[in-house]
Amino acid sequence: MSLVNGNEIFAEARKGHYAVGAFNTNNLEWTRAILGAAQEKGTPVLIQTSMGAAKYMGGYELCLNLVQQTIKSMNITVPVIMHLDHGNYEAAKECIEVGYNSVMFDGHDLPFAENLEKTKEIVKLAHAKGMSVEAEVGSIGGEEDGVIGEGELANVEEAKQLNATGVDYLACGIGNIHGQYPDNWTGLKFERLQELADAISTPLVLHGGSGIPKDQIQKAISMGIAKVNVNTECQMAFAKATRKYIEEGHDQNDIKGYDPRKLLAPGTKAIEDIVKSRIDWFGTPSVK
Ligand SMILES: O=C(O)C[C@@H](O)[C@H](O)C(=O)COP(=O)(O)O
Ligand SMILES: [Zn+2]
Repeated sequence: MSLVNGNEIFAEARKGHYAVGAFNTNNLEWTRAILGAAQEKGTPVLIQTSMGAAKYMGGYELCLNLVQQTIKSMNITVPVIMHLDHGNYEAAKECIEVGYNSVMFDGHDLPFAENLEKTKEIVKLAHAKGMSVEAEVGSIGGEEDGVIGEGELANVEEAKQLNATGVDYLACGIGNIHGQYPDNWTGLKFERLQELADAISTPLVLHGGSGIPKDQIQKAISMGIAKVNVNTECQMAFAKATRKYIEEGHDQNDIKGYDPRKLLAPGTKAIEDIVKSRIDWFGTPSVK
């Protein structure tokens, strides 16, 4: 199965009251772990690059080629969506040019009228090339590529206007936060999610998936969330497993202490385990 856009996959997910995971990749090992986990589960998966991660990896074209070639080398047969996560206007246009399957135009930090205008333009450009578009209404709390979101709740009227631009999925602020959740976090705001779900039939997206308790994620999915973004939990699992491996005391002169293929293996497995576990949480059905 080659790369596909997200339209049908997320529309089916919303209808079927399950979600498809959206996992950020940061390098080859991450890419292999995400794709391997989805293949083992037999489920579609969305693999995404933030602007910062794509820059770190060498650019959008390299990232797209990396995912395409890894799909080939691993004989991946499940549907895979290549997505730009939290793109600004320029990044979204570049990824459309390069040939991603899906782009998020994140205009939450712009005046709403400008966010709306630019979203319409991105939708036109992306749809002309058969690509999906995600927009964001209400900022997601926490920091993302240097932009700090206050975590405000999505305004239903603004959500309806953004939805009317023809976006294929809509990220909503419902008290979710990027990164680790503070101890005083009061949970997802389900009343607002219900208002949004009643007003909009477009698949809804939950950002900041790491750290939200399983029951809250599953409740949100039952109410209309069809895409759940996860990154921090994979990063923390990778770091913990790698540190454990190193602390086991593999001597610097011992191949286990310096061969990167050995050094990166435990962390890569840890990412794969997180992705498989979240696929189970999201109830993503196997397509095999
Ligand atoms: O951290 C990134 O670069 C990507 C995230 O913003 C992603 O869009 C997301 O929402 C995952 O959040 P997390 O699980 O809280 O890291
Ligand atoms: Zn996000």
